[in-house]
Amino acid sequence: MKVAIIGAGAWGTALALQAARAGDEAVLWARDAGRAAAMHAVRENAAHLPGQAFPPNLRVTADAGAALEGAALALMVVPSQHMAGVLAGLPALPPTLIAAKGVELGTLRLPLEIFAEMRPGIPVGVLSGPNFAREVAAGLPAAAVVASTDEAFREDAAHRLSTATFRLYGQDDPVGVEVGGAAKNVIAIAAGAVIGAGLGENARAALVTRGLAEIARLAVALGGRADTVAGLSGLGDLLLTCTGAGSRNFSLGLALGQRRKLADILAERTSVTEGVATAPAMLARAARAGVEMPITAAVSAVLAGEVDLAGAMDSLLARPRRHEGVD
Ligand SMILES: NC(=O)C1=CN([C@@H]2O[C@H](COP(=O)(O)OP(=O)(O)OC[C@H]3O[C@@H](n4cnc5c(N)ncnc54)[C@H](O)[C@@H]3O)[C@@H](O)[C@H]2O)C=CC1
Ligand SMILES: O=C(CO)COP(=O)(O)O
Repeated sequence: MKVAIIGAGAWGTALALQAARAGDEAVLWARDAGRAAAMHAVRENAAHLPGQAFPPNLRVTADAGAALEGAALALMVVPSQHMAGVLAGLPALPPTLIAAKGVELGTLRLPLEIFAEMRPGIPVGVLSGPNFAREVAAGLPAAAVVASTDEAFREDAAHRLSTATFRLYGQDDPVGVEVGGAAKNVIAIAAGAVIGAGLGENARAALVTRGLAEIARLAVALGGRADTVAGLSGLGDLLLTCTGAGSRNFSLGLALGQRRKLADILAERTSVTEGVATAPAMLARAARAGVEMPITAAVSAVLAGEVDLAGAMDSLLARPRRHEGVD
């Protein structure tokens, strides 16, 4: 079977390698023809995932029609701020799994909402979990969820992409999964900042746990479930991203905590740090739903330069104490 992977960043490339490892014909679409040709010829993605050789059943193309023709499954793996733009230029899509994690600025849509509005009627789901691209590409053990309200589709997709080392669990709460995946990037920036500023491991553990509570509040308000947030796509990904030095969101927070300027940190990066755009978008989405997200608000304010790190910490610590829980 043919699987088309839309977006040739680190994660799209890792998922293409995974689809190929699972025995499918993987076709990876990159928007830049020169880059696509180079990847196809050199047999690796030197820019985003160096050192991971492509097997013969992985092709790369910049021709979206050729990538999607005859594909039984598509994976959308472009950064969430660019998803609508890329989707607008694609031909007809087969059943699709979305693997981006974020909230779109301006419209405040989650990736699945963008897809459902632009491509109504196509079976769709979300693939999300604690997965650094490099480790999945290397075939190290990992797990994630495939979430969709379409049971037949999710089970088929999870079965198709699973191997002994990449375990995909079926899940029927795509809203909870998407909220967890997007929000953990914002909490990871805060966790990095706490460590970078030398505030200690106790502070990080407290922040991550309260972060989980605010993620659960939003998930439930948007129609998802709190138990989803306690699973792989919520707690699992939060753990990875708030502790793993390989996380771009954590490392951005770490640098902010060390008093580096946001513009300087971003200028050095060629890969996406989703939490930067997602923080204000998620905060606005939460406000619309009447949900309080104090850590997300603090991250947003720091990123916007409205408050410094010390001021943000002071405002979090000054919050009234109350009952533990998500309400
Ligand atoms: N890298 C990872 O370990 C994981 C990433 N993700 C998610 O996957 C999504 C993609 O991230 P990565 O593959 O890491 O990206 P990346 O940072 O490796 O590469 C960025 C990609 O975005 C593309 N891009 C940049 N500007 C664009 C534009 N204007 N229009 C269309 N495409 C554009 C680039 O060509 C490149 O393919 C993100 O939502 C990320 O949160 C999810 C799980 C793991
Ligand atoms: O989503 C990820 C891991 O699950 C990747 O995290 P970063 O974008 O912070 O590197």
